[in-house]
Amino acid sequence: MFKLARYLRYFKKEVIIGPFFKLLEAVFELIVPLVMASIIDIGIKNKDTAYVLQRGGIILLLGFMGLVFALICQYCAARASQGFGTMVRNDLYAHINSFSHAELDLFGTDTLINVLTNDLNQMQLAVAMLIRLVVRVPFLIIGAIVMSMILDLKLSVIFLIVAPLVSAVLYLIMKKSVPFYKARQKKLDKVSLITRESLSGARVIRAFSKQEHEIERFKRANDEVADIAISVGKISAFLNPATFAILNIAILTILWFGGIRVNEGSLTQGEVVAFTNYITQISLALVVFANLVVIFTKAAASAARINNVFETVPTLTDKAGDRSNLSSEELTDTGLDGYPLISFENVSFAYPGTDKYALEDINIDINEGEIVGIIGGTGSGKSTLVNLLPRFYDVSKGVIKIKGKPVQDFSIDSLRKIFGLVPQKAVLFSGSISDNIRYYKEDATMEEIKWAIEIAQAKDFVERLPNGYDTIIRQGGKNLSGGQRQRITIARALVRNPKILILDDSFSALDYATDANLREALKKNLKNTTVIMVSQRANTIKNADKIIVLDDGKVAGIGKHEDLYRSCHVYKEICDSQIS
Ligand SMILES: Nc1ncnc2c1ncn2[C@@H]1O[C@H](COP(=O)(O)OP(=O)(O)OP(=O)(O)O)[C@@H](O)[C@H]1O
Repeated sequence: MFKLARYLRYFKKEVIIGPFFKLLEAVFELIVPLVMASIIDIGIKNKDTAYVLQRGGIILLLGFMGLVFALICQYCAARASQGFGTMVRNDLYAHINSFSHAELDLFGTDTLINVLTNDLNQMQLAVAMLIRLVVRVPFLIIGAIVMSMILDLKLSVIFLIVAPLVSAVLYLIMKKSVPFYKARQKKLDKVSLITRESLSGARVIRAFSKQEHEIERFKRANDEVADIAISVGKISAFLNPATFAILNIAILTILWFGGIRVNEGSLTQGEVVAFTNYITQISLALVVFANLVVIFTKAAASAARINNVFETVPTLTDKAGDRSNLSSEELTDTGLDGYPLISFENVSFAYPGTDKYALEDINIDINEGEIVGIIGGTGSGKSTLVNLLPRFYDVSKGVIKIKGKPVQDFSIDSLRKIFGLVPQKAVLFSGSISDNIRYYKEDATMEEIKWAIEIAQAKDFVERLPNGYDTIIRQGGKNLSGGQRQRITIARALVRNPKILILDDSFSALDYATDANLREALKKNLKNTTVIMVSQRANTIKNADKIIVLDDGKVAGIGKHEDLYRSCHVYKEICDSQIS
């Protein structure tokens, strides 16, 4: 929590002024019982209406000024807490964006969303409370005790019994309830996960008629959160009755002993009333204090989660200086002669947190301008292989080189500029079709966009849309078909005329004729581009200059279709299974 406190330095004014005014308000609150006492002891006793009205006016004035001071504090608290939240959220978001796939896998999307929303909201609340109540509450408790000691030292002994008693009740309740708050956060993550899964997979759920199952799954997770909340509620429910029981007994005691002291003449009636006011103030302040403990306990759990994200250092280090302003041609001009464009040298890779290699001992050379097909069964490591090229992950063993230079020696931005990547899952962003194509080249002209769209075989359908290139893409492309989405993602990767184009199973939603036309157009228009095509379909990669066959993370064969069909049984099996 303290690490995040450094953000408060931007709100020094609010952090000082806010509590100061709240303190003034508390001072006024402490004066009110004394004025009340004087009204009873002087005004009422002497039937002096003018005195009562004058003192009543003072109470009103104190109340009004207290209100103004409270509002100033509230304003400071709102400014500081919202500003704090915005700053931390921006930095956290930027930090998450520096994560490689390994860190994203480690946390999971739901945890990251919860950290950015729930946890940050919790912290914002804690900052607001820090300004509004952290100084006020102890001041009010101590102030009320001191004031009553000044009034009557002997009677104030009651406070010395009541305060520890209420504190003990609070401590016991807190001790029991705090662990539940931490557990609740974890359960909330689960609810978020299920919510996201069920909403994004709504079509699949309906297709399999699994609504009941999903409702049940959600209900179970939700019930778990509710159970925790109820358990905490049951414990916290003791708080108010217990405190008020102690408070009322204390008031009775004050009235009892206060009465005796009044009869003795060592205390006035007004002072007894002031006493009861002070004890009420102390008890209420202690209840607020208990709530503060709850808020700060939750905030501490949230701060730990936020700090955990902040402290996670991206595993991908960017050693080289950024040269992404250069063209990909210049970037790949490493000055080293005789090297293939891409080489995998004894590469093995295991996903973080797993001990099984997803790729093992891979040795591949890819030359400039080649069209390379990668084929293999599901889970054989095809996507993993292409994901290592732009350094979404770093290899566990061996090295990947671009023109003889290890990929780690490029800055990440420069390296990724060399590639045009079409991921397996067609992800589009909200905005128009042109906006989506410009995602990879902000200054792309309409001609370049049309060029990319035409090669991607998307021209016909885009131009037939009522708003053409300005058609708005909704919710990641829900208003487009799977094949249309895929073609837009292909156009997005093409718009920059990349040096190396990676198509990760990007034709899977295309019909055979479009698949063939697209390959033909790529060959005709991207003469200098090296194309790496991952596919499950033998037909798609059959005419490639080089086919790499993967089997369970290992290279089962490299060569042309005819040779592989003869020599590689894995490849033959794939081809035969698709013919039959
Ligand atoms: N993020 C990940 N974390 C852990 N293991 C992973 C991750 N992604 C993939 N794997 C594992 O790595 C292996 C290779 O997966 P990969 O996605 O590369 O296969 P693929 O050949 O592309 O499969 P498909 O054709 O089904 O897309 C699989 O066993 C998979 O379970």
